[in-house]
Amino acid sequence: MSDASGTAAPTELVTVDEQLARVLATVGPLAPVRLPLAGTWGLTLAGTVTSSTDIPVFDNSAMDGYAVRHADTETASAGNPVVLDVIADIPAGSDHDPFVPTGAAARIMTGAPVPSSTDTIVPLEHTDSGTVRVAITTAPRPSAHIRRAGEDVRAGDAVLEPGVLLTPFRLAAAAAAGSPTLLVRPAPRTAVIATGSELVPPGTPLERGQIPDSNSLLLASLVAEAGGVATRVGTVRDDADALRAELEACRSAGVDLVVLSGGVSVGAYDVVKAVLAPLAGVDFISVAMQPGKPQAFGVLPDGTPVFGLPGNPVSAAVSFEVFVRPALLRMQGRSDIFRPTLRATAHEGWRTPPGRRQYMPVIIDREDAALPRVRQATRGGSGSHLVGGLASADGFAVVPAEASEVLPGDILTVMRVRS
Ligand SMILES: Nc1nc2c(c(=O)[nH]1)N[C@H]1C(S)=C(S)[C@@H](COP(=O)(O)OP(=O)(O)OC[C@H]3O[C@@H](n4cnc5c(N)ncnc54)[C@H](O)[C@@H]3O)O[C@H]1N2
Ligand code: MOO
Repeated sequence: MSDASGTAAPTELVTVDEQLARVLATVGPLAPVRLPLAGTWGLTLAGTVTSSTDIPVFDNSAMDGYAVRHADTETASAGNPVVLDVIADIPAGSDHDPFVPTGAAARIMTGAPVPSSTDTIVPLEHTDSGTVRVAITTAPRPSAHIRRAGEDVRAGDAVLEPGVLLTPFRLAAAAAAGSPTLLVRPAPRTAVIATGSELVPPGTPLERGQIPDSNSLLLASLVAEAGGVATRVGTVRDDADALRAELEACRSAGVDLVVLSGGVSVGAYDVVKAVLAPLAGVDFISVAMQPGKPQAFGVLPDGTPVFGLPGNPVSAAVSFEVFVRPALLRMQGRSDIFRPTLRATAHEGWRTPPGRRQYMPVIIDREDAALPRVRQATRGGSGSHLVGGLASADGFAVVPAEASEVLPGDILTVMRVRS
């Protein structure tokens, strides 16, 4: 933007919270789909899962041993065993409910239904393991080793609430509850397009002016980590027609989200700005944060949300964490869309630009301490080009916009990104 005299007008900054609110007001949950249980790991649940059965399903034995009437076994001891007739054998999966009279026992395996006529299980170790008659050498507690129907979950109870990530533990609970399918939000299909004529694939011998493209992999991996699927990943040179063609390919492929990197600033070849700024649905904004000040966000003419992240790799990483990840989780209908934070003390001091909230890549020391300690992960400070240092970052220290300096011993909020 420039004024009539041609000098740049001061750019108005929006706060991180304002920009995030704008993003979250624009993106909504994707339509839910019903999928077989086995295909839902890593997706987000869209409906409540109620149990169709008690868990455990029926009273069953917790031990390999003998089902007995407790009254028969009260006097048992090593010196004076109680001897019972073994009148049945019940493996797991058996539908048999033998009548066990006084003075008798049924051999039973772990998980098998307890005969209705018995009330106690004696583990094998407290017997002589007999198969015709069994000597019981330890008196059991009444009701010992019986896992009761419904003691974990009652039929009709909710076992999973909408909005949760489907982890292995939650899938096990859904399976035990008898759900053959789950209503889930699909993984957002996301295009990741890094722009820049200087970019070459990692490992390519570099000519003057060229650098390896690290943002494609960074952003595609972050998309996957956030539950999305990067269906188109690649680079385009700083050429408006090439970017338009790539966006058209995204439209034909029906992606749910487009994430661009680079070309959002004020440079002469800032291709994202050249292509998207004329669109009514996309805004180019300066956010009061460091790194990550120049941002583009909005919707493409077909309604697909689009992010234009700054090209500097640390800026791209921070911008993803602050804006794109919450958006991807919102698209999945996730109830908790933010990274966990912790409080930590600064081991060293550093400078921070007043008026911008700083996200400093940090290493967290002594995380198990009451107050962990953080130090800068990127040698040389918060430079948004210091991608090498990102490798050791455990998170980002969030320094308030009002601060101009972090002093050793200051207490900071840290966004935890690596676990
Ligand atoms: N005159 C001004 N110049 C700049 C300003 C400004 O306000 N006025 N803002 C600076 C800030 S802050 C940032 S952040 C960058 C953002 O620029 P762009 O989004 O236009 O990004 P590029 O210019 O394309 O690239 C910046 C930097 O990052 C490298 N890069 C880009 N893509 C990748 C990639 N895929 N992998 C690895 N590295 C990448 C690129 O080579 C540049 O070095 O603008 C400042 N300038
Ligand atoms: O806003 Mo830029 O992302 O600081 O380098």
